[in-house]
Amino acid sequence: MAPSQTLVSPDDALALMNRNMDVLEGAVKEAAKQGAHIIVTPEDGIYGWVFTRETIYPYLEDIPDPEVNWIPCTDPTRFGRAPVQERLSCMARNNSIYVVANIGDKKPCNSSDPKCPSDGCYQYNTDVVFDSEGKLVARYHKYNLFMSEASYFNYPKEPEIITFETPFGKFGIFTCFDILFREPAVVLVSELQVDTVLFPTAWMNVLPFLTAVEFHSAWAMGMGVNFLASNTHNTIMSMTGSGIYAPDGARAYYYNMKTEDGHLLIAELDSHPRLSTAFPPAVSWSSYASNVESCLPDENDFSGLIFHDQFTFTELSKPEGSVTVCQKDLRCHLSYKMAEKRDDEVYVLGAFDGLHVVEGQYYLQICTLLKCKSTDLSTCGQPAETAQTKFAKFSLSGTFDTNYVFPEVLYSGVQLAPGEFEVLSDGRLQSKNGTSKPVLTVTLFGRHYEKDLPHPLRSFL
Ligand SMILES: NC(=O)CCCC[C@@H]1SC[C@@H]2NC(=O)N[C@@H]21
Repeated sequence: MAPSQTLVSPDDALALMNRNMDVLEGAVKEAAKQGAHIIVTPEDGIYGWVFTRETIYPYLEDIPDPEVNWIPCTDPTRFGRAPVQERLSCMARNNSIYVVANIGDKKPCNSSDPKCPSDGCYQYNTDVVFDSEGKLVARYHKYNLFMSEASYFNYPKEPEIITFETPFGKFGIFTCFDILFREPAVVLVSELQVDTVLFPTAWMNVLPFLTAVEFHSAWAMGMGVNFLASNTHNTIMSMTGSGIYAPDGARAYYYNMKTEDGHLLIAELDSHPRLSTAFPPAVSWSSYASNVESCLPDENDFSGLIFHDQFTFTELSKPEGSVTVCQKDLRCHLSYKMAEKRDDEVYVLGAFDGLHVVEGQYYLQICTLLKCKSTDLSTCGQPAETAQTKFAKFSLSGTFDTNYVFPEVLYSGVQLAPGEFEVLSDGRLQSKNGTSKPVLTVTLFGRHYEKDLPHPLRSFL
């Protein structure tokens, strides 16, 4: 992988992409050898990042609509020069495995189209899927571009809701920053009822709520869907964290900020998770918290910033008990018991109800049990990666006025807690038998899509 702000020839661009595809091909062969049906590779994994509209151009290919029934491996020149699609298609066909990859699409246009960019071409961040015979079966243009990406890729005119059927379930696909927004992510699951989401990503981790493994596993659980998240691994950019997630928790995940090693994850999932006996029941997110006592103004409450959002906090000053904290319409309730109350660690219960406005605008309702960075309360909300306090019990709930709440449990060292917690139908997120490791955060991350600004105004500031 190499960044590119200088203009290179199409041959040099292809040489770089071939080096990246050499790595991906190794993973494809190994996955197929181990019996996998489908493999997802990361966003930016082939062409890289940091471009201008001009410098990305040599990396782009015209990717046709999959309805043309095309196997690039056997008919490589049918739609012009397409060496990247040809190689991906052959990887799929030669190894009898579905291959999901992120590449760049170009669509020439002219002045008959009033929206045609001045350089005469639409350029899209695009996911493609080749089936086990190498046929192009899905093409998805990323709808929610992240920050500077919008300077070299175009927004598609409408959100594309892309699904395809396989012998092992119905699939949907979207890319990275899309996960924060309603379209196409929520539509694919709630309306199109896909079984499994494919998710190429280049995700920079942000503690305490937006590390990749934490947020992606929580989204899978909150939405009740299988989720295959393939992240770019680049520790300098805080990118690490891929996972294979089922609605009841992670089946496999990888988080490694220590070395630059990539890692192939393999796991078995239910093809139709909604039909499984393990499928979690529907949740009425505000049921429990609506029936606990309301908030009174509390002189012990204080404010603090988490990722630029102003939370209201209250300290967990006793080894066990029940606490409530409120902000605007959101009331958060926690009942807890620490395994041991330590003098050198402080935990708080926090609430946030408002519009997040940094690196995109999205409306949030969040209840969180959180370890502060130090015992100084002014550090509460700053990223903390380690903790020492285990909890014998936690039960967190809130008066959310959205159905889209994603339950996160993150242990010391940015580790997940599969099988150790559950969400009850009344909206309580609770430990089953206490925590096996010290706790960084337990969070109910709610998204209020109806209050969002229209696309694409919300995507950058
Ligand atoms: N390539 C992308 O679309 C990456 C976007 C995900 C980044 C997540 S969402 C907001 C947080 N800000 C970050 O820097 N990382 C988080």
